[in-house]
Amino acid sequence: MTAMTPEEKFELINRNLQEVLGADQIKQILAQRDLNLYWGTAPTGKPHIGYFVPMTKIADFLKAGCHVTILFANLHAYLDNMKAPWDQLELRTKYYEATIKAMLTSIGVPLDKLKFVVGTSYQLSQEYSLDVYKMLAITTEHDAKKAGAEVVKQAASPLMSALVYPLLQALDEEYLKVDAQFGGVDQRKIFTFAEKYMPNLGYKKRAHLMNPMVAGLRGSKMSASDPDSKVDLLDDAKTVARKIKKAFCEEGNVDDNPLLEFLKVVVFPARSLTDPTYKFVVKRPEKFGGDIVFDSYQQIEDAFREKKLHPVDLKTGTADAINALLEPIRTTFKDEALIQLSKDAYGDAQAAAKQIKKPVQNSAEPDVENISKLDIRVGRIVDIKLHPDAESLYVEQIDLGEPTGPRTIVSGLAKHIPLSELQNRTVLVLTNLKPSKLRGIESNGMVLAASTSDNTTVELLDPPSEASVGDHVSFEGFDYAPVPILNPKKDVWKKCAGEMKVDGSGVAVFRNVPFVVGGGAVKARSLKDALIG
Ligand SMILES: N[C@@H](Cc1ccc(O)cc1)C(=O)O
Repeated sequence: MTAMTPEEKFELINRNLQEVLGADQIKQILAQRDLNLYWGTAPTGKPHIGYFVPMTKIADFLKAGCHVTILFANLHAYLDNMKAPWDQLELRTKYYEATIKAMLTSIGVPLDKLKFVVGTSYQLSQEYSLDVYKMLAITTEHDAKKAGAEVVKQAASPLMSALVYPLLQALDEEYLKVDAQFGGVDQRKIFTFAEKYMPNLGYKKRAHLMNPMVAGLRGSKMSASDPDSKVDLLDDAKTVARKIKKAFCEEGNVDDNPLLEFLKVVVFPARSLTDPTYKFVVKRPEKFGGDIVFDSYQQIEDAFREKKLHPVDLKTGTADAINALLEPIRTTFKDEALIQLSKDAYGDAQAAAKQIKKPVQNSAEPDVENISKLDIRVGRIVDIKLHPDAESLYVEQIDLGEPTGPRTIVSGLAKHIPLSELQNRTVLVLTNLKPSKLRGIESNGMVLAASTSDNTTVELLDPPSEASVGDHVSFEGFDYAPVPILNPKKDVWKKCAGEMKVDGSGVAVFRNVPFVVGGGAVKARSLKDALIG
């Protein structure tokens, strides 16, 4: 094999990434030597197939000559609201190590080229601890909170551990002696935090590489509470096929298609690294025209856009490709010792962790006004359908700007507003209601609407045009301090809604204080003096 030029290396390092900070810095290093970088993962919940995205990039990095370290950030798993309890850290770390290695092997990555490091092996040293204190001495609470906002679970009044988490992640760059850190785009705020603060400690500013977050199969986020939205690494072939069958996959739509995305960022790059002649095959009986073969991802995308490849066929091919990736992992996990490890690390541990978490969360819910606890955000309805089992309900996919993708939300609007009026509409969503099932479909929030007291006319509340997706509503004179999930027993939403209305000029208010987002007021289209709910 001929050696790659620095430019070719950069191109491979960069492909399929969503964003790179410090590209010039990387290019300069590549002109002289190979790049050192690391990817960290906190051993919390069980890894799912979304993890193939960073794994595929790790394969690219190695191919480009990079020295890659994988960090099992066990201390971070604990600092993040004790997602892994202290006495489970070791087991979870072992479980992660086994799964991550199985995934890498499955896509043909040679493990002996990688360096594996466990966080606490150096993060408890005197030197590191002293650096943590130095970091604490120069970091503002504001910056620490902001840095962790998308990664670490933060209550209204965040735990100290949640604030320290990003500081340690920044320091890891120095202690792992890297030029760059790689992670999902959800890590972006921690990365920019590191770029800002590391030089203040006298350390180098590192480059940062970010992969896109893959959407869940329903075009919504990969959520642990909706098992069908994600494929588990140990799902059997039939389950994979069933989940893929249900995936969001609209004929001709190549912009919003979780299956194409997975083929693009995982299947093709991973397969073709080890097998340059890899082809994507859609098995079809002779009477429907026989197998279809694609040499590149682009061919699949083009065929799908031109409606020459039908969703049913794309699903069959993708399910087969995913099963091929998972088969070696299933085989590895038939091992008795690994089955036991999985039970020990996640069996009773999850129940135990919940018990530990409870008091922490309660004490983190301070005595603030109910209105401050609400998290109302601007969202856009990217997909909407009638509920299959209820004629008064719609099932929407609402983009709230979350890195995990759109959320599924069920609303009782079908008798009031035609579906066509809602597609692509920007709306306000109460995002921190406890998820609940409505006729079998889990709803992860509530779209806010105004109505006349007899409920004959219902209109959505409209955010002002200045507001963007993801922005939150605030109320002057009240803090914005949302709790992660509103306590259903306390009826927080109902109590607030009782004091909300659309006033005589059509503006949504809470006790006469307008709802403000993006610098403008929230309004109903035509209703005045109406209720909000
Ligand atoms: N923040 C990463 C884990 C991580 C922890 C420490 C690091 O140094 C790097 C990465 C995650 O969300 O999983």
